[in-house]
Amino acid sequence: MSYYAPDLFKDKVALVTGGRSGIGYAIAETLLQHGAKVCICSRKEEPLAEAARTLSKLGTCVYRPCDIRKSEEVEAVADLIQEEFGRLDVLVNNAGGQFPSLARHINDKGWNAVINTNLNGTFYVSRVMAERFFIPQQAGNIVTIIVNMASGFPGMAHTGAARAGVENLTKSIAQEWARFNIRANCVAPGTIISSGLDTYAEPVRQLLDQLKEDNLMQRHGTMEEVANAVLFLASPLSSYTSGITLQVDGLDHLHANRMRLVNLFNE
Ligand SMILES: CCCCCCC/C=C/C(=O)SCCNC(=O)CCNC(=O)[C@H](O)C(C)(C)COP(=O)(O)OP(=O)(O)OC[C@H]1O[C@@H](n2cnc3c(N)ncnc32)[C@H](O)[C@@H]1OP(=O)(O)O
Ligand SMILES: NC(=O)C1=CN([C@@H]2O[C@H](COP(=O)(O)OP(=O)(O)OC[C@H]3O[C@@H](n4cnc5c(N)ncnc54)[C@H](OP(=O)(O)O)[C@@H]3O)[C@@H](O)[C@H]2O)C=CC1
Repeated sequence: MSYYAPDLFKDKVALVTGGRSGIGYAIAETLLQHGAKVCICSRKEEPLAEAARTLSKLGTCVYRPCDIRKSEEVEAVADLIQEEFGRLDVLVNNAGGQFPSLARHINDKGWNAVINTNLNGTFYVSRVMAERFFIPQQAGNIVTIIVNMASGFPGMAHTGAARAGVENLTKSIAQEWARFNIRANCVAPGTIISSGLDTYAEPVRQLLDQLKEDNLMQRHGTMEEVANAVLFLASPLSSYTSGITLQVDGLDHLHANRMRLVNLFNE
């Protein structure tokens, strides 16, 4: 059941990066359920194709494998969107990730992998889609998924740094591109039950249970709650809102036990 009008995105085209799994899949599903045509991209072709096949039961969904760290692959996604739809209305920068580690144990390669994915990749996709579609159309909407890193992110310093960069990038492009009728906003989820969390082993799994107990709403968030926030920011319901970050974290940005993160690897 949805509180939004079923035709909210009728005749609109959306790109969801990382749309093959977890939160990205839920966002793609929700956009389709509200009338959008959707393109999803991610690195792993087989699960990406499978996700697109399933999503196609809800409406038009196309896919193209793409590593967002490679701008030529991002251009190829834009080519597909041009061929299939001739326009793009909404970009959801959802692809991202990291690995838990104390900052001093992150080597150069690991640091660069996370910065390249979350900061550079997000920039490449935003720039390419703005140049190819939003600026010529004089209309566009960018929603970027970051993380709750308002007080730093001990245990994941690389992603905290990258996402803080993305949040600031969003404020800059929101101002530069307002004249083209482009809005840009972020959604900062707290801990969300998703396929992403399944990638974590102990001691992070135990930490996740503790974070749930610490949360003032006494629970983790759902993918649907993140998708609903994206829907709001991607739609005309938020037409006078740009350059903001919407926290979807059950208050974790105001109240979170940082000591648990600092002590994660029990030195
Ligand atoms: C601590 C708080 C917990 C609360 C968390 C709640 C909030 C956030 C939740 C989420 O975001 S859930 C979503 C999570 N999903 C993912 O993170 C999946 C995507 N992640 C990745 O794909 C990788 O982590 C990546 C590094 C971002 C991808 O880059 P790439 O495919 O290029 O990586 P690799 O070739 O695998 O690795 C490159 C390099 O990175 C270092 N490294 C990778 N994994 C680890 C690890 N587990 N531990 C330590 N170091 C790691 C390493 O240097 C790798 O190079 P090699 O050593 O393999 O040569
Ligand atoms: N779950 C949570 O608690 C939270 C998640 N987030 C963020 O939400 C987003 C989605 O996470 P979630 O659904 O939980 O986790 P998933 O691991 O399921 O999703 C990550 C997605 O990003 C894709 N991806 C990763 N790297 C790249 C890349 N270089 N190029 C293209 N696609 C890529 C993956 O596909 P493939 O492997 O095929 O490339 C996958 O579909 C991420 O940015 C995550 O950090 C933020 C806060 C909390």
